[in-house]
Amino acid sequence: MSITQGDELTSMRATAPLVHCITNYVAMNMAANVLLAAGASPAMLHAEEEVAEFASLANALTINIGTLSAPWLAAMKVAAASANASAKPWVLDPVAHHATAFRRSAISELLDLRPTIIRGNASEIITLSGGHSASRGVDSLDAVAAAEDAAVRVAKQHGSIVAVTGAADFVTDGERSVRLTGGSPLMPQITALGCSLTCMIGAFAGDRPARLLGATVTALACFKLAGELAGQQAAGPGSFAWRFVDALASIEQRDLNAWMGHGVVTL
Ligand SMILES: Nc1ncnc2c1ncn2[C@@H]1O[C@H](COP(=O)(O)OP(=O)(O)O)[C@@H](O)[C@H]1O
Ligand SMILES: Cc1ncsc1CCOP(=O)(O)O
Ligand SMILES: [Mg+2]
Repeated sequence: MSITQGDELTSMRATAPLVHCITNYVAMNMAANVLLAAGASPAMLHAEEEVAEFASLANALTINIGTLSAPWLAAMKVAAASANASAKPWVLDPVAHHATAFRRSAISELLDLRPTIIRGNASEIITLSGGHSASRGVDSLDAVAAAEDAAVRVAKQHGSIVAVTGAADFVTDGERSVRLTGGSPLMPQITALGCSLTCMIGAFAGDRPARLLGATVTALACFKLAGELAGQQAAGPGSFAWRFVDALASIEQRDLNAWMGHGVVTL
């Protein structure tokens, strides 16, 4: 019998994978709450003195360059090398990597360390593939549909799974691809949701390191479904944020499997 996204959610909750998150100051709190609500165990650590040790004992590592500085970049490289040495999956979130020379150089060094999975918005993935975007900061100005070819190229070039998120999501390992629709228009109205999703991908990848495409789809599906549930009740972005965390905690195996029936297209 094939493993469903609902099975993966149940398995992840049973394991409560330890996810080492090197994420930005904006996202730390939201991402930790998202992981706890979903059933994982987050740890936000970024000191160069300890990241190698911690990355080797965690189930997965996530690296996000949102509030980058030189000491953080040094720690990120040490952590990624440690994850690689201990065969742990690591997820890269290239927040606004196209915005400045410092970020462009940093992302190139991190890509050289071969991330297992890359998750970004459409503008970030288009520019990772060498394309042009009008985006100047952390928010996307491009449609995911315009980033699909770029995602396939980036996946093949770096040997990574690539997830592009937005109104519709697109995930590819360079050969197989999946599109997910749904969610809520309120999702891009609150900060750090994309960053939190990157950490959530780490939770599922850490639980199922041999099924990375499926793990990535499960994380994205949980977000789309939780976004729909929260969006039905929310009065605006503020109440959407806490309702989203509640919704993630409320999703059960059968809810996710039912949602997969209408929110997902396999290409
Ligand atoms: N307009 C939208 N409609 C529905 N879901 C959305 C929309 N924009 C973003 N999302 C969802 O919000 C989450 C964060 O994605 P995104 O906004 O692309 O990340 P980032 O914050 O890195 O730009 C994903 O689950 C994505 O599917
Ligand atoms: C606003 C901001 N500035 C630097 S990092 C950051 C958070 C970006 O979060 P997300 O990409 O998930 O919206
Ligand atoms: Mg982002």
